[in-house]
Amino acid sequence: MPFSPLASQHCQPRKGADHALDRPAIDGHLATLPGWTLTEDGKGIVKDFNFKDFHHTLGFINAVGFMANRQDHHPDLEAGYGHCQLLWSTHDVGGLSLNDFICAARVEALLDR
Ligand SMILES: C[C@H](O)[C@H](O)[C@H]1CNC2=NC(N)=NC(=O)C2=N1
Repeated sequence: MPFSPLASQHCQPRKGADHALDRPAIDGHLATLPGWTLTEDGKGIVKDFNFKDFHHTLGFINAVGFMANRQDHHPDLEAGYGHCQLLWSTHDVGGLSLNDFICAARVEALLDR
């Protein structure tokens, strides 16, 4: 599946409420990211990923971590033996910024084949 053009963008320092995306922008970006949903409080986006065992789960987490450090934008992670939930939210903005969607798209690109 071709991935979102967001995946070729780079995170920028985004601080302050001016960088918070409004609902139409959020919905527009979500439409390009299969499986990603808005959190109940509307301040984050989440997706669950399943893997066949711990090694594959940890490999995914390491790949996401490498990308996140390169982008200087970091997810919340919850993981178990064969699954990992990622949550993107921009703390410096108090909600969703473009950085969250860039990183979600970059995660999809990691898994693309
Ligand atoms: C100084 C540094 O760029 C900031 O603290 C970055 C680091 N990673 C971050 N990650 C996330 N998810 N939100 C942020 O606001 C954020 N800020």
